[in-house]
Amino acid sequence: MTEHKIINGFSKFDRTQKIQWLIEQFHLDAETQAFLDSFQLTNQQWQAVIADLSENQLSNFHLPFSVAPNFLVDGQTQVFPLVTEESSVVAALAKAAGFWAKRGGFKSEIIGTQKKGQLHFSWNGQPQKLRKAFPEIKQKLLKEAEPLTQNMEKRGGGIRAIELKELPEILPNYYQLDVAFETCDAMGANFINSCLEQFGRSMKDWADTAPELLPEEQGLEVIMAILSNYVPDSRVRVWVECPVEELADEREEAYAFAEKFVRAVRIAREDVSRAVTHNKGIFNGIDALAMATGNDFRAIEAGAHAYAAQQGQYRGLTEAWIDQGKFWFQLEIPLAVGVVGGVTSLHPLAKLSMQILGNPSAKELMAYLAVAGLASNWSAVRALVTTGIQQGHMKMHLSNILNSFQVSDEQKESARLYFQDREVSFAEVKKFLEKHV
Ligand SMILES: CC(C)(COP(=O)([O-])OP(=O)([O-])OC[C@H]1O[C@@H](n2cnc3c(N)ncnc32)[C@H](O)[C@@H]1OP(=O)([O-])[O-])[C@@H](O)C(=O)NCCC(=O)NCCSC(=O)C[C@@](C)(O)CC(=O)[O-]
Ligand SMILES: NC(=O)C1=CN([C@@H]2O[C@H](COP(=O)(O)OP(=O)(O)OC[C@H]3O[C@@H](n4cnc5c(N)ncnc54)[C@H](O)[C@@H]3O)[C@@H](O)[C@H]2O)C=CC1
Repeated sequence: MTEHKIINGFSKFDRTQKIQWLIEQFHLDAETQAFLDSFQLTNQQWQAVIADLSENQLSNFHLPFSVAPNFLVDGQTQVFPLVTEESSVVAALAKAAGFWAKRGGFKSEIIGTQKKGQLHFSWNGQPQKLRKAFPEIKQKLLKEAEPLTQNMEKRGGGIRAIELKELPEILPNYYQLDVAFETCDAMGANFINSCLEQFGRSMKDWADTAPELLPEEQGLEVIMAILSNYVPDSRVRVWVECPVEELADEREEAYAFAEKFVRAVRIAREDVSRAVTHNKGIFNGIDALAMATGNDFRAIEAGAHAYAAQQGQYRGLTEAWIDQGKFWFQLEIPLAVGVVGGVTSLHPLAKLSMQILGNPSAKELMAYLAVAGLASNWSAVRALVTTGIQQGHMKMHLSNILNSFQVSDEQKESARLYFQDREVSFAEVKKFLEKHV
């Protein structure tokens, strides 16, 4: 391992100084500066926007910006913009979209859009005094947060409920304000956090000045004020359905496939090891669309994984069943996403993604994200219960393997032809290239 010195004030260096420091510390090639420069955008305006998204920026880390056409969602055709580093994800989404567009497409239902945040605090007083005063405190909280909430209220959002929770079983003198928010077209993190921090100030003020409190009960410690990424009340359900016969050319084959698919989904509901991989396949689609639209995929993942474990066992998030000759496949998932704010309208490609999606509302984007999750899960499970995952995945992965060797376009093309009907593996590609180069 390379030993390097602890450095103070690194953040104050300019970009060139940071790169020079890195080159010295890791004995990197002198060309590293030029290498990093080559990934910077030539458009200065866009480069400045990208650089400012994060800190200590040295260069840009590129991922493909792709699209999958033919998504029919609630009767409207959509093209999904996607950003992913994994081969076969986009192909899987495109294949699922085309398949279901011929069978009625994807349907969606928004179950709720409420988000939550918490003020965590300690107060050393008689709980019944706080309980008794709480209706009045609530009015104070709402009034003092008014400068923050008035614009959101004009949009139809704001604070929906404030609940006081006494939780001595977690910590002595520990309380929470559990707050429900409506944040309209924003994911809402900043709005929620600002309201909660104001609530913290208002609660402290109450504890410092309430006449009913004894001197030893005065004062209150705010532990933290933050939104929760667990958003079960901001939830969407999406599904596909069709007569079982339409799943394959032959009736018998269609039933055999549908039943096997249902069994595979059932295994993911019941078995944790399988559930995690199954849900990873769902997030192949969701994360790719979330990234393309500049949404916070860590927030989405954290919330949905917690939801997958809400019954005390981590489960697969999709369900499939056959009922009276019809095949059903659905995903119900919590999502807190935005079409304004954050990076959504800042990143030039996220802006383009929104345009491609027809500038959706946050509710529409919730549906699209869930559709992307259901679609990627459909293709993955379909491949698993039929050909196996390697056939399609490795077919798409062939380019990556070829790119890891120094081969010409001509050699790549002949490799593609050769492997069209052969199993792809790193060893086989290497063998082919050794023979044909
Ligand atoms: C990979 C396919 C789609 C091939 O499937 P195929 O039948 O060989 O594809 P095809 O060449 O016959 O083309 C059919 C359609 O697929 C799409 N398609 C096909 N190729 C491309 C391409 N190059 N670029 C863009 N789109 C493509 C496209 O829509 C195309 O229609 P067209 O555009 O020609 O009208 C299929 O085998 C598949 O869906 N496999 C599943 C792939 C997958 O899920 N990959 C994710 C990585 S594995 C993983 O992370 C998750 C997992 C599997 O562990 C989760 C789990 O366990 O549940
Ligand atoms: N735990 C978490 O998930 C945390 C996430 N974040 C980050 O916060 C960002 C998202 O926060 P936001 O508050 O959504 O972004 P934001 O603060 O950039 O934009 C939202 C604001 O836009 C305004 N707005 C304009 N038109 C609106 C409309 N039609 N509907 C709603 N609001 C409208 C409102 O003032 C609203 O508060 C993401 O980048 C996320 O990564 C930040 C802290 C914690």
